[in-house]
Amino acid sequence: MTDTTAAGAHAGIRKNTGDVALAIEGLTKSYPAKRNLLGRVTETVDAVRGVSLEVRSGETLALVGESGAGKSTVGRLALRLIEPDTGSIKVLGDDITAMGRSDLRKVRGRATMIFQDPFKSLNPRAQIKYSIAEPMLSQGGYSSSDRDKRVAALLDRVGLTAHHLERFPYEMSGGQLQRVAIARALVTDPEVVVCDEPVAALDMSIRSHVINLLRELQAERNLAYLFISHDMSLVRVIADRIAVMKRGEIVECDEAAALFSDSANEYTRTLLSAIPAAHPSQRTFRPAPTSRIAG
Ligand SMILES: Nc1ncnc2c1ncn2[C@@H]1O[C@H](COP(=O)(O)OP(=O)(O)OP(=O)(O)O)[C@@H](O)[C@H]1O
Repeated sequence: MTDTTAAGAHAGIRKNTGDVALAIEGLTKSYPAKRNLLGRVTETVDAVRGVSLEVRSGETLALVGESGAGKSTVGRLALRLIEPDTGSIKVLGDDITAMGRSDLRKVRGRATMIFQDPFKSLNPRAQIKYSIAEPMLSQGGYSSSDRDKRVAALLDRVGLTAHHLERFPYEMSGGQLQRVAIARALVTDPEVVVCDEPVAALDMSIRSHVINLLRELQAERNLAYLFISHDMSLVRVIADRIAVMKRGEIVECDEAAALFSDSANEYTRTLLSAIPAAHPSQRTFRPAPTSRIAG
């Protein structure tokens, strides 16, 4: 399927969406909310309630909703970073719901995650070259020269240079670090990437460059993105389809263009009405012409 959305047309990126890369069905997850003096759970919060979604190769499915709706929990469940109470998860056709640890580790090379805050997601004590290479070490099967080549190639692709290899996170800006996190997420050639608010922690001025980078990489590698965001103006630019979450459930899932033009769902319309007006608000997301600014 070729992308015909305004978002796809904007940067001249044409997409070929293909097979289902990520499929989750009937996922539920509750967390302990209160414990008694003996440490027993006396109250739980139903963070995710019967969520089913599919993301195809090459497409971006945005998962939106207000704070606390359960978006991040779904993202983590999708890669089994946390365990579901019920439901099933398939990555590239493989059912990973009950998969053992060593098989799951292999899956983690094919399905990865980019977190909101690179200052928290990257090891503060590791040089950048180790942070990027680490997923290859944990996967195994890469020679030392192969690892070096891949780190160098990805560093260049995300707009950084060999000068950054020996730096530590505290020596870099948030935008540069998120580029490092992207390089790290892609170094094992995954096909599925869960992006959890990947630009929300960055300065407004560099968000669009990082978003463009993500879009270019998706087109080059036919990546399936589950893109978690609460920013509807950003979602308008990046999403092919949108799933709307409210209190743990999906209340609507549709093509982005259809959802923006005439959603009948009251909650979706409330989210859309929160998009700042076009006029000169710094808060409205605008795509940048290129990703090649190492912000
Ligand atoms: N580790 C946890 N322990 C207990 N409750 C949690 C935990 N993680 C999330 N929750 C609760 O689960 C619900 C869903 O949280 P989640 O972070 O998935 O929502 P979200 O839509 O991603 O919100 P935000 O946009 O604010 O990150 C919330 O009520 C939250 O307080």
